Amino acid sequence: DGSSGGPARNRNGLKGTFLPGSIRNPQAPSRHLLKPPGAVTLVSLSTSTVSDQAFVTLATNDIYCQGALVLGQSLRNQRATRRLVVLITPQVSNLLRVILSKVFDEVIEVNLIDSADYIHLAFLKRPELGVTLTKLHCWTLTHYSKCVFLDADTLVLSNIDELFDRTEFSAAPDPGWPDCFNSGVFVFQPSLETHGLLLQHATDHGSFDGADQGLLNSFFSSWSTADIHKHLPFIYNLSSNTAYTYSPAFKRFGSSVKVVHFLGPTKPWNYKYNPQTGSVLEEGSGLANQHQTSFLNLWWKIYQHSILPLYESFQDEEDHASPGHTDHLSPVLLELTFVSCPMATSPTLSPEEERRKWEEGRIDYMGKDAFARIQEKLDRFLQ
Ligand SMILES: O=c1ccn([C@@H]2O[C@H](COP(=O)(O)OP(=O)(O)O[C@H]3O[C@H](CO)[C@@H](O)[C@H](O)[C@H]3O)[C@@H](O)[C@H]2O)c(=O)[nH]1
Ligand SMILES: [Mn+2]
Repeated sequence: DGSSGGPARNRNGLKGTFLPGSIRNPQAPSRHLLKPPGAVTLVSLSTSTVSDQAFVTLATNDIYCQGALVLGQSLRNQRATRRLVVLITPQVSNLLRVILSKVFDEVIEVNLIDSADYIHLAFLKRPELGVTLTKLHCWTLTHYSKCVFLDADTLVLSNIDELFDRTEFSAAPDPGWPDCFNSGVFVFQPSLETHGLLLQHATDHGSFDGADQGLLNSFFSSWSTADIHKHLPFIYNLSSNTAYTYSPAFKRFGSSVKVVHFLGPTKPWNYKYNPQTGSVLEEGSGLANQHQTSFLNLWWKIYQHSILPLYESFQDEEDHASPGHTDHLSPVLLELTFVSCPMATSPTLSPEEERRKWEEGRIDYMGKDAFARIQEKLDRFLQ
């Protein structure tokens, strides 16, 4: 239990900001276990899991939550035997917290603003590293002995439990600069000491790419030379859009790919998808190659068959709930659900403009984004 001397256990599954008292005293108990609004009581979804190891992802907004949901579901489909954890920030809506809790064992809110002083300081000095510092929060999950981090824009195609045989810090080469690792998939060992050192590094040196990958590469700088076991094979982090740059290799090894990573500016949820054909639409999206297309189609298949129904069943529950029961869930949150649906796009705005508008919270609640309109489109989509 939480009194066993270690850092706070995240018993209620939420607000697990495992804050140390200071860097020098990393074993201090948590001083921050408030239940946030909309906290979800979680049930453990897995029975035969190794409970002290976890797959971890991160979603700082409702859009990236769509990716996290598909990733979590893909891990379940491949019978992952470790716990599934998603780190979220306060921006994530109550609705998405509930939906996430249907796929993940733990939904843990982390908040830079009211974090321990040294995090706060690093944040203030380097505000541009916001999302980066949030990713580093995964080292605070000290109720796990070892974890595998996966970006929310990754998709697991076969069981990857063997990654837990690796040690910190293991990652696959970055396709753009193979002497650097890509920070979308990595094996790490939670430790408040390491976390503190990483933040210190961020404060002192920043990041050469302004984000976590640059920071982690300069922190774990011996990765490319010290120990070949820490080089994960490329099949654990295949960037979907570079599969074709060395197509003979893809022909030879592509079928053994285990994790696809949709890195870059265009994510699967930015594409339009036709559920009748089971294929993303190519118009204007600049699709590069057929491998990429088939990975995108796999992503959407999971989204359509396993994630959308979670929203529907949630709405059914809402319909039967007694009045007042769902006070904390405004209709706005229901609308937000469908932001990444292919049909919720405006005829006048480009997908990029549309997305930016949503992400900035500029939502046309009374007009084209009204829930009734989206529901109408959804009905057509599901007919
Ligand atoms: O607004 C955001 C942005 C990112 N993330 C999370 O951070 C991850 C990294 O961002 P992503 O958009 O996936 O970046 P990539 O396109 O993959 O670009 C590369 O560069 C990033 C910054 O260095 C690294 O984090 C990635 O691992 C690396 O592949 C995402 O998957 C999410 O888990 C959010 O939750 N919200
Ligand atoms: Mn990514």
